Amino acid sequence: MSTADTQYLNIVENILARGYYANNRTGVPTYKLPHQIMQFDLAEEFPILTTKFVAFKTAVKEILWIWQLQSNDVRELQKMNCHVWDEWMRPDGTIGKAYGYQIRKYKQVDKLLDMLRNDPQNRRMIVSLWNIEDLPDMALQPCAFQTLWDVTDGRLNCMLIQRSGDMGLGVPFNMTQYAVLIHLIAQSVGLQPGLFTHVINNAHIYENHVEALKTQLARRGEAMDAPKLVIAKDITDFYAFTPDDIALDNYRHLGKLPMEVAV
Ligand SMILES: Nc1nc(=O)c2c([nH]1)NC[C@@H]1CN(c3ccc(C(=O)N[C@@H](CCC(=O)O)C(=O)O)cc3)CN21
Ligand SMILES: O=c1ccn([C@H]2C[C@H](O)[C@@H](COP(=O)(O)O)O2)c(=O)[nH]1
Repeated sequence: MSTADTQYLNIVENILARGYYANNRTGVPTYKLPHQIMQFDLAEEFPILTTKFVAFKTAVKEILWIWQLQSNDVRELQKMNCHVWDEWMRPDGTIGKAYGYQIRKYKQVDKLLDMLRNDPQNRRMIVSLWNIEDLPDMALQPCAFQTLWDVTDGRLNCMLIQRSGDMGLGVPFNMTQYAVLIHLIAQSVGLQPGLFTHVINNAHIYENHVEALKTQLARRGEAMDAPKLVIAKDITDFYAFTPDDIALDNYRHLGKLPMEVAV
């Protein structure tokens, strides 16, 4: 059985049992717990939920939009038939100086790839989307805003810091898409994927997601083995991967659980 389901559903169960009820910016109240952590050994398992269907290709397109295209233009994402950012699009078609904009602005991915290849024991390998000066100019301030990278024993390890995690919609995407990202970066620099540690500062469940997540909890006993991630083997240029080069082998799951996104 997939440990992604176990770790994720343990957090969901804890929030439902002991979460603090509070309102927030969106007006849809949440149950929340601070400092929730998941950790996956990517050599052992690809983390994706099986207790519900996760839109894998959509999640992959979003992470490539941010890290590879380094774009803030929602229309680029729409061209790939991905609509998860539609609600935050400004009249100019962008999300302002958020996400991909901050990677491009400082060539953060190029610098990361260069350090991983040429100075892997560097302890300053951080990609941060949190730019204090530009925060007022973002349609949404980045949630999964920082990654810290480490190379140990030929393995690429990554810690993702997420300030705010929507357990129903955002987190299932984030855990899977950052796992894909680590695999892609590892393959690009000739390392094996290692630990992926996912830290969520404010882990919350929107009130209108509670029923769907209870349904998912009830499926726990039927969780299945994780699928295998299959990436085109010949590609070592991070910028050359396309969504078609990234697939899941044998993704079995227990079906969709639609939830409404709080804007
Ligand atoms: N409240 C909130 N939660 C989020 O997770 C979130 C935001 N806002 N704002 C920015 C992005 C947009 N995100 C989203 C938005 C929608 C889905 C969503 O509707 N997912 C569906 C499938 C979508 C599809 O198939 O294309 C799902 O069932 O997971 C997921 C992530 C994540 N982020
Ligand atoms: O990658 C993402 C992006 C967004 N979210 C969620 C977390 C919150 O529910 C909202 C953002 O609202 P804030 O008031 O700015 O925290 O979006 C996510 O989980 N993952």
